[in-house]
Amino acid sequence: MSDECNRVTVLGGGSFGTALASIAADNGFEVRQWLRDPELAAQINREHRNGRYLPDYAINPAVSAYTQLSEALEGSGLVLVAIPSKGFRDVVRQARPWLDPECILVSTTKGIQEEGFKLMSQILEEETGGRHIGVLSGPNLASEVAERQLTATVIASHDPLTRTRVQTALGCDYFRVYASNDRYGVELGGALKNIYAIAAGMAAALGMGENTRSMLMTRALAEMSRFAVAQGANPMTFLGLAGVGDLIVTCSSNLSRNYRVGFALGEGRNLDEAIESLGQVAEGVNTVRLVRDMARQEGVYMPLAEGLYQVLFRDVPARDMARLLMLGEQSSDVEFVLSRENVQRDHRDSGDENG
Ligand SMILES: NC(=O)C1=CN([C@@H]2O[C@H](COP(=O)(O)OP(=O)(O)OC[C@H]3O[C@@H](n4cnc5c(N)ncnc54)[C@H](O)[C@@H]3O)[C@@H](O)[C@H]2O)C=CC1
Ligand SMILES: O=C(CO)COP(=O)(O)O
Repeated sequence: MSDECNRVTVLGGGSFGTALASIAADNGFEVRQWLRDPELAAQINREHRNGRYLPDYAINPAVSAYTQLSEALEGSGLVLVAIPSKGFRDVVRQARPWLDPECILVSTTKGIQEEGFKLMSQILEEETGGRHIGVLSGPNLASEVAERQLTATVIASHDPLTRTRVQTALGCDYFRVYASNDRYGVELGGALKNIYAIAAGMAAALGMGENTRSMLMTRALAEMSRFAVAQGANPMTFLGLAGVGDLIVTCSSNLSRNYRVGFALGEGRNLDEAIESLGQVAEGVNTVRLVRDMARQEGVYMPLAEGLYQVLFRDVPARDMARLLMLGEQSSDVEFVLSRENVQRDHRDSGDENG
C-alpha cells in the first residue's frame, strides 16, 4: 500500500472489528477504530483491551479508538465495515461525508437487509457510489483470530486494487487472505451459513450424532448453492473458504453465536430468551426468515431453511421437524451431477409415488 494509504479504519467496536483492527496494526498500519461507546473507546485506548466484546485478548497498541466518524475516517485508504446488518446502512450513511472517494471499502458483515434483500456490499455501493468495494468473508471466529490462531479468509471484489490492498493490509503469518472475484457468491455464502449453524447447534443440544451433523452440513451446502445459483451466483464459490469453509466452522463451534442460539433453542429456551442470553448479534435469525421468504417467492426448494423457519417462528418442535425432513422426497446427492428433476422422473417412470 502506498504511503498515503497507510491508515486503515475499522467501523464497529464488536469482536470481529476489534480482531481485524489488531491484524492491520500487527502489519504496521496506523489503525483507527470507530465505535459509539465512549467508555469502551477509552478502555481500548488506555488498556488496549475491548472488555465488552473480546475481554480476554490484547489489542495491538497501534489501534486507536474514536467515537467521531470524522476523526476515525480522516486520511484513511482502507475502511472495513464491521457493523451488524441492522445498523449497517445507517452507519455508512453517517460515514459518507468523511470518506475519501478513492478509498477501499470492505464489508465484513454476514447478513442481509430486509428491504430489497440487499447484501452489505450492495449497500456500500448504493450509499457511497465508490469504485473500490469488496467483501471479506470466511471461517473467521473472532476470538480465534484475536488469539492469532492460523486462519484463512477471502477478499472478494471485481476490483483488483481492492483485492490486493486488502491482501497487503491483512495478510500475515497467522491470517492468510485468498482472493475471489465472485463478490456476490462469497457474500451470500457468509450470510447463508448462519442459518445452518443455528440448526447444527439445535441438533447438538438435542443429542443428535455425528452422522446427523455431517448430513446437515452437506445438505446445507447443497441448499446454499441451489439458492445461490437461482440468484445468479457461481456455485463453485461454495467449494471455497467462504462457502464450505465457513459452514464447517460455524456448524461445529460453540464459539459461533448462531450455533449458540440454536443450542439454547435445542435446550428448550424460546427465541427471545436465546437471543437475550447471547448478548451479541446472531445474524442467522433474521436471515432464515428473509431467505425462506425469498425461496418461496422464487420457487427454490430449501427444506432446511423452511424447517428451521417453522421451528423458530411457528413453534414447531425441532425434533418433530427433523423427523419430517427425513421423510421428504428422496432426492439427488449432488444435483450438479444428477439433477433433482432426473431423480423425480426416474421415480415417476418406475411408478413409485414417493419420489
Ligand atoms: N464475531 C465473529 O466471529 C465474526 C463476525 N462477523 C460479522 O461481523 C459483523 C459484526 O459483528 P461482530 O463484530 O462480531 O459483532 P458484535 O456483536 O461483536 O458487535 C457489534 C458491534 O457493532 C456495534 N453496532 C451495532 N449497531 C450499531 C449502529 N447502528 N451504529 C454503530 N455501532 C453499532 C455494536 O455496538 C458493537 O460494537 C456481523 O455481521 C458478523 O456476521 C464475521 C466474521 C466473524
Ligand atoms: O462468521 C463467523 C465465523 O466465520 C462467526 O459466526 P457467528 O456470527 O455465528 O459467531
